[in-house]
Amino acid sequence: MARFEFYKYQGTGNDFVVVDNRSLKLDKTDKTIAQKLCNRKFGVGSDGLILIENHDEYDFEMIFFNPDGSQSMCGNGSRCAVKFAQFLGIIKGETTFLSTDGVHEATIEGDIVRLSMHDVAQSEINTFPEHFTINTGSPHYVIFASNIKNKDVKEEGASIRYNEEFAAEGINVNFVEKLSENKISVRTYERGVEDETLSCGTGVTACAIANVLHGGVSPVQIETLGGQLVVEFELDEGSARNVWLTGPAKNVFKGEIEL
Ligand SMILES: N[C@@H](CCC[C@H](N)C(=O)O)C(=O)O
Repeated sequence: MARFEFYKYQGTGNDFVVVDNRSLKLDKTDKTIAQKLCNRKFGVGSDGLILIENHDEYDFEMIFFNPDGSQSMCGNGSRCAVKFAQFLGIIKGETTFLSTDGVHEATIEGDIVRLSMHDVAQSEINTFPEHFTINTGSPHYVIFASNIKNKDVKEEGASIRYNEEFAAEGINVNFVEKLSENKISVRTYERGVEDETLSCGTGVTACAIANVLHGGVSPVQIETLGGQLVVEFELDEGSARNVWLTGPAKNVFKGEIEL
């Protein structure tokens, strides 16, 4: 057993255990570490684990795990990783770093982190009569609904995530309510957490794209249970380009745990 230091960060209530792993003390091939640390009863408790490591070409590498040990791109986690890298003195006000789906850029102003997301090609945006599926680094199911505050997101989200079509790979499920042409409210069920989270960065990015395809305009302001995010992009022949996700990322506490 070894003791090590961790930090807790949150980005609009999507919370993460973040570890400076530049010494490679934690073994990133061991999925049970994320399972233990993210557990809200037996560990620290979070929606994911983030390791920060050195990289030869970029400012740093961010390695993200869901609480079940699976890996995918995390928008809010990437914003928190940027804020943590600034705290560690690795970067100042801007950065180019490596995340799960490739290279990203970000700028920081106070607690606000503006993160570049990858272009979303037309082939990654599928429109169905009742819903969209959009891959923004992680796969998202987007469905417009009314009165989402009264929705049982865990139950309805799980029934979509575990249906025959998605059960094997999983999908994140986003319920979207249109408030105006550039304002939406979103609640998300996340795969890998297998529950509703207070916010999902790749999820709101997918919802903002769906909103513009639904007659809305960019930039899109998004209300989540954990706070406000903004997504801006241009639609170019069916693809979303120059995509940016902006919102707060904050340190919550620092601790030590034995593993
Ligand atoms: N909370 C994240 C998404 C994390 C990954 C997701 N659970 C998946 O496995 O697809 C975000 O902010 O994007």
